Amino acid sequence: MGIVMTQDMAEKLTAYHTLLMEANETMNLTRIVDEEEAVSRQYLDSVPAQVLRQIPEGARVVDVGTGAGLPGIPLAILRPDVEMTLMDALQKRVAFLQKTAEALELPLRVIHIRAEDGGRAQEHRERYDVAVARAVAPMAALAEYLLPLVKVGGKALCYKGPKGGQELDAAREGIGLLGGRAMDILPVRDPFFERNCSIIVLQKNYKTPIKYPRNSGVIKKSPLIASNLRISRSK
Ligand SMILES: C[S@@+](CC[C@H](N)C(=O)[O-])C[C@H]1O[C@@H](n2cnc3c(N)ncnc32)[C@H](O)[C@@H]1O
Repeated sequence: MGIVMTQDMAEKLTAYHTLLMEANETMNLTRIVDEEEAVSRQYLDSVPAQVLRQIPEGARVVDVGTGAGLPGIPLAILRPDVEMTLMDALQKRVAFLQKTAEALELPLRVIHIRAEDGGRAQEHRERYDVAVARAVAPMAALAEYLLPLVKVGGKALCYKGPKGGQELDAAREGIGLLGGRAMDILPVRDPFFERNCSIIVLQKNYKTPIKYPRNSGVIKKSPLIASNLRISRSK
């Protein structure tokens, strides 16, 4: 899907930047305050064509660990056809996002919840066509946060840095246990740091077994990576 940036979209992105910088004076939402750096490292990085193409028309999308609204707010601005939900574990960020959504007249939902609690809640489990996350967790933990939220036939788009492929290799088996499969590693260029990053696309092929997601402490302490799975099988 090709996107034409309309004047309304450009104005909304500018207004988002202004609101973020204002709130940041009291709230510590982002370390990136230079406008040019924010546009390149935050806003454009949130909406690469590789991601926009992966999101079907009218999809229900959830941005997990959205923080100050990335990538969810730029995505919602550039893709007004999608039904966007933003989730974050931190209440102060959620309050900022709710005000921002109202000010920009973006019809999105903002929810204060941990991803793993959302993944167990009937209203969120297997309810989304696409889950996205940027800078939230290593691949295995991220898969356990995202895949339970995705419908069978849907996908998770994981924004990853230069080591995405390595993280994925360790997490492949765990992704299978969650009902998913790695479909693609889409290369994206980070122009600010001049490095090659990736969007890892996970396809959800089967329902996630009810025992996943596990609780937060277990996901962090014992992520579904190959070495941990070998240990648990040998016990
Ligand atoms: C480093 S920030 C990244 C924020 C944003 N995605 C970005 O790219 O700038 C990580 C965010 O994920 C949230 N987070 C971490 N673990 C989470 C979880 N299990 N459920 C929901 N939010 C989580 C944190 O509260 C924080 O806002």
